[in-house]
Amino acid sequence: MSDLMLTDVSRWYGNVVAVNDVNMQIGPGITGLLGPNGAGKSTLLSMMAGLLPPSSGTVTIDGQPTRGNVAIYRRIGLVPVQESLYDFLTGAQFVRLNADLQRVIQPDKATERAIGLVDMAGAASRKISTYSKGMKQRIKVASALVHDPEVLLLDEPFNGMDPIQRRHMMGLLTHFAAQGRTIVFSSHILEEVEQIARQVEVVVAGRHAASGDFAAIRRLMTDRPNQYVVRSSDDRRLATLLVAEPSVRGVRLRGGKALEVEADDFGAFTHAVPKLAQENGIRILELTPTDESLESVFSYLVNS
Ligand SMILES: Nc1ncnc2c1ncn2[C@@H]1O[C@H](COP(=O)(O)OP(=O)(O)OP(=O)(O)O)[C@@H](O)[C@H]1O
Repeated sequence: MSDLMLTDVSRWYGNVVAVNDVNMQIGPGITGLLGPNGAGKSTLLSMMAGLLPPSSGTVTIDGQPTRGNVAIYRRIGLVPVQESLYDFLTGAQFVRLNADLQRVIQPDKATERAIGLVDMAGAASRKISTYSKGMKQRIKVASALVHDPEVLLLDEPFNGMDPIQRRHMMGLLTHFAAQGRTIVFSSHILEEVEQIARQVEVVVAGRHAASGDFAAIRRLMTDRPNQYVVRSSDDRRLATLLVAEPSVRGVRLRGGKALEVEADDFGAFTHAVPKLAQENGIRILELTPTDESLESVFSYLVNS
């Protein structure tokens, strides 16, 4: 059981602040590090792994700094985002390489075990250049697991995977978490995080924007005001009806062709619109949220 702790951690590159005064405590189970591109997720993972020194603050595992600490490196496995592997090696050679680097006592046995864990025994003697994206990700995970680390850090592990590969990887991570390991993975896709993470840490523009279980993060999102475009057979009448709805904050006619509606209770609003329309003989032609993108969710979380 390992606790990963970030205390007042910042990292800058020249005058780019990649990570800005982040405090986080991460325990066993799966934690999703969620944020848009460039938010600082890779930088955070590199600092957690002890590969990159923080410009200020400390990263510890069970109270011991991760940076420059060989004993701690043995307890961490990192799956980097980079696609480029040693394509000329077989899967088994690639995993074995890390077993040797980590000075694993029985490297052959450990290599075989790690390859078995990710279900790659059948392809282990093939060159990595012949692997699919999903297989490459799995062999990277095997390499990161070869020294049996308690902490597994994965940078965008689902990138480019098809739904079957993704499900397989999610199953693996869930399995590792059930063994008591501390798993942290980064993603910019909310649904990925929702499916397997027990805990979610949201990072935006280098700042720690929100933290909690998925339900808490989701509540933050759905309780915020949402914008919608509504088109109907009678926009003017629908506007009058909507204004009286408790969930609706404001209605505007957009160029006489559609309504722009701001509502602050997603569930109530999306129930009210079809009900009102039906009761008043109005046909709804379109109901589209305009600000559903992750970025708008993040900017809301950060600014609130
Ligand atoms: N070596 C570097 N030199 C200069 N700037 C860097 C370096 N590495 C990262 N950055 C900058 O730091 C910020 C955070 O980058 P980081 O890669 O950690 O974000 P990320 O959330 O992992 O994004 P992505 O998903 O796009 O990789 C970005 O503005 C990035 O341009």
